Formats: sequence, C-alpha cells, structure tokens
Amino acid sequence: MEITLTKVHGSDNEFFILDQTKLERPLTDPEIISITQRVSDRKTGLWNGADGVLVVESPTHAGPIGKMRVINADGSEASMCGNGIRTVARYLGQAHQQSDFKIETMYADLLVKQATPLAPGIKTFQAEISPISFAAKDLGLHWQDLPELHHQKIGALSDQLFFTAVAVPNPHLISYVDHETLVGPELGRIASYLNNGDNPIFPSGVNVSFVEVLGDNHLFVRTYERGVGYTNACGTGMSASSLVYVLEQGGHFEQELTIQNPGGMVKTIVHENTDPARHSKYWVSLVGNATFLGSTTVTLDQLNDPQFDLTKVDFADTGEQVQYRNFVASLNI
Ligand SMILES: N[C@H](CCC[C@H](N)C(=O)O)C(=O)O
Repeated sequence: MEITLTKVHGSDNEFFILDQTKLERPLTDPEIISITQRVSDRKTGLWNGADGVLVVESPTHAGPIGKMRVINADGSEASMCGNGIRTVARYLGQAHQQSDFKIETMYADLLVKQATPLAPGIKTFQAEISPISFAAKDLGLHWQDLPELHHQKIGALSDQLFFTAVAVPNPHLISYVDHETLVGPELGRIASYLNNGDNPIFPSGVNVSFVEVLGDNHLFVRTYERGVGYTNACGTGMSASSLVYVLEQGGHFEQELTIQNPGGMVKTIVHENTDPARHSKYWVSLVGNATFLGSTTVTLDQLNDPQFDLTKVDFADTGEQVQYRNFVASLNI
C-alpha cells in the first residue's frame, strides 16, 4: 500500500502530514505509532525526520471538513498542535477550496482561516486554540492537591522559579524567566524530569516552556515538548504563554502579541469568552506560517522494513523554505 507523506512546518516545528483518506485502507493505531517513530527519527527517518506526524482523517460528525490527530515523535498522541493545525488548515483548505472552516480535534472543532501573510511568500493561517483549562485534573497535575497552579513555586523542581500550569487542551507548564535562565540548562533539566515517565507531579508528562519578556506585547518562548524534547517552536506552548502573559504579566486581552521562538515568530491574541457556545472561558488566536517543504510516496512494506534506508528516499522539494528563511532573517526585532 502506498503512503504519501508531506513534510510541513509551523515556525520550523516540523511534521509529516499523513492523509488517511487517501489510503487503500485505514492504518491501525499500532501502525500509525510505528510509522511515526520510524519517519520522525532525526537520524534514520525521512528527510532528517520531524517532531511527529499529523494524521488527517474524515470528520466524525457534521461541521468540520477534516479531522487532525497529533502523534509525537515518540509515538504518544497529543490532543492538540498549534503549529501543526495551521499546516493542516492549508492542506485541507487547498483540497476543499475553502479558506475559513473548522477542523475536528480530540476535544473540539476549531476554527481556522487563511490570514494575511506574515511576509511575502509566507502562507499564513490563523487557528483557534481551545478549550483552555487550569484545572489540575485536566492537566494530569498532582502537586499538594492544588486544584490549579498559578504563579507558584514547585520545590521539587526549583527553589527560584514560579510556574503556571494550563491545558490548551494539551498540558503546559509555563515559567517567566530572565534571559540567562531562558537559554540555560534549567529548562532541559526540569522538563526531562517531568517527562521521564514516573515522576509524581506530571505522571503523563507535560510540555514545559520558559518565557522571556522582550518588550511590551513581545515575548520569546522556548519549549521542551512532551514526547519530543526541544523543538524550534510549540504553537500551543506559545498560546499558553500568551494567556499567562495577559493574566499574570501585565498583558491585555484582544491585543496582538508578537511571540518569537528559536524557529521564527508567530502572532497571538488572547480572548475572554463572551459567546457561551465557545468551549471555555479563554481562547487564543494563533497566527503563523504554514510552510510545505515537500512530499514523497513510500510503501507500507518499506516503512515496516527496518533494512529499508529511509534517508535515501527523495522528496519533491517545494522550495518554500528559502522564503521562510528570508522571513526569519528579517526578524531583527
Ligand atoms: N508542537 C505542538 C505541540 C505538540 C504537543 C505535544 N508535544 C504534546 O502535548 O504532547 C504545537 O505546536 O502545539
């Protein structure tokens, strides 16, 4: 059976889109997990690997034009992917000739739409990040029986840092830090402990972001992701960081925030809900690139054959990365 994989990125957070609706038969979940682990491997995977796979499926109910599942590089499944949903929005928008629609995700159908390009040649999309919850039970957080964690120390992690935990809806632990801490080893130390599979605080793991305030409505977010490790950017992490900026660090609802990350830059706007039909009290608009790097077709047998060298598989390169690199180079802000 032939499988086409399209390598895409949002802020250089890279994924392969795997469209199940194009296959002779649906893949089983164990097949999806093993394919993800194989193609994402940064050494032996496809085209230098990726941070995971975005599985596109038919929607399970009326309204959305497609469904997105998020599989981390280690094979674990996440409920949401902010950088990824922008690329799936571009993919589905092209396939269905629509520019403003909903995508079904694990917990909600989310609004996406094509947005004004961040720079010439940069296909840009806006995605709704929602539902959002601070409840420890929604986060898989276990710390001193706290129902929520807002700007609190966690002694077992650090005697200096203050943390806020929020699900968007995947779990994030956010800490506002100075520049030295942002670029130092603490993020890796704390996040690898919390994602080691048996710590008592986040037994199911958590995405951890350190945030530096560069100026008014201007942040730098560095993230160590559950199921992946360090990534160039994490859309849900930047959205969670933006919400914490508004609630705790002097930011304001409905104002456009510029969020830089190691892979580039996105814009966010934090909203307080007035529409009872929306999923939760807060939601975030995430605006950023949806870059398509190229695609290739391999067979399931090749993917299942450990002797088949994926690094030798050619991709039809779109050439879009040149424009994306020019965009990042222009970010001398
Ligand atoms: N990189 C993704 C997040 C993936 C989430 C995954 N790491 C998890 O929650 O386990 C983003 O742009 O939002």
